[in-house]
Amino acid sequence: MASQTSTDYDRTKELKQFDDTKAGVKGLVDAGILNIPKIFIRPAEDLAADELNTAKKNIQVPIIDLSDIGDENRRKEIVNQVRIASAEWGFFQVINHGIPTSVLDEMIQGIRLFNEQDLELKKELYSRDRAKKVIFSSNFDLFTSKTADWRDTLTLSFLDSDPDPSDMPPVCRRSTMEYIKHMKRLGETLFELLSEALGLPPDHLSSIGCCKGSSLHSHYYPPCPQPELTLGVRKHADAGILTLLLQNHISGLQVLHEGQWFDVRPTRGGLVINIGDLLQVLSNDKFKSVKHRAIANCVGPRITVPCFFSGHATLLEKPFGPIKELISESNPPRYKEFLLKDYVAKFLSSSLDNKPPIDYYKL
Ligand SMILES: O=C(O)CCC(=O)C(=O)O
Ligand SMILES: [Fe+2]
Repeated sequence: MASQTSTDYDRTKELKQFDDTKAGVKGLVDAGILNIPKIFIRPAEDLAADELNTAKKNIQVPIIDLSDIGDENRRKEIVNQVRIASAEWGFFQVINHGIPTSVLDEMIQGIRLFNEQDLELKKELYSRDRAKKVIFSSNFDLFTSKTADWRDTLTLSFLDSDPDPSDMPPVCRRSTMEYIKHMKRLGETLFELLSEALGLPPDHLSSIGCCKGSSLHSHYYPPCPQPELTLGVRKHADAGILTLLLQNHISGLQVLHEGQWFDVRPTRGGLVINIGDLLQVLSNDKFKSVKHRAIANCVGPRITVPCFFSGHATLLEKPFGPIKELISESNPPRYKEFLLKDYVAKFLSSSLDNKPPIDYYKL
């Protein structure tokens, strides 16, 4: 099945050749390419649209200081900031969240070492088999997307069971184990704050399984010789419940806010938090899941580590929809109920370019 976008170019063949190298985007850079392969080049109309929509540099997504969260008045203030940021931006950064900066730095360093180790060791993990707990790959939707993204990813999908350290690549084993411990703890705190921000008891979101189903995706964005022609990751909204993202010192993440792209510049020791599509559904659109992307850079590597919370496995078989306590005559449901397993199947069979799965359930 050839899917040619022009007569002189067999895209499927080029994608396969790239995938067969098992060396990812970094492999291209290491080979010294000066022109990026066509599979990464965005359509001319997308490039032209971007010219008209450059990110404003003077406004930032809200930065929320979590210090003294145990103090009653401070907590009210923090919950209010979380409510406003989740409703208006769908994104915020947290600082003083209790995770030592050394843990964040070591996580980034571990991912750098993983990507920069001997290629033969990385190749052993290169796979598109989603049933595996640990996989290294470039572009999870490589064969279904219109344009490939300029990044490679190490995915760990076993965070709910206590991960077996021996499953993890040795170069980032210790740092990742430590980081996961902290993600679970911070996830619980954030779900408490988000529950309170929705006017619910603090344990509401955790009690329905939101704090589970986590996975860690460590992205490595190599320096790109023609960054203006491609993206680190295309425009998308996160399909899960909540994302906690660590980024190194190199900017790239942009958020679409009021029709404009805004940079989410890294804050030393900070983490970026964003509402996913499923939390938008649970909140009946009170919280927004917002489109974002990462631009490519000529400097690098840019390294980021999103931890996605996607819900407990038991949720898969149960009806999923807006939280009943938030629904009233004046606030009717904006989504019909659906089975999370159908939603997940839709997500896995599509690409970031397609209609997002929540759009099928909008009323
Ligand atoms: O790396 C980034 O800055 C964004 C990553 C992202 O949006 C994602 O993996 O969903
Ligand atoms: Fe994302």
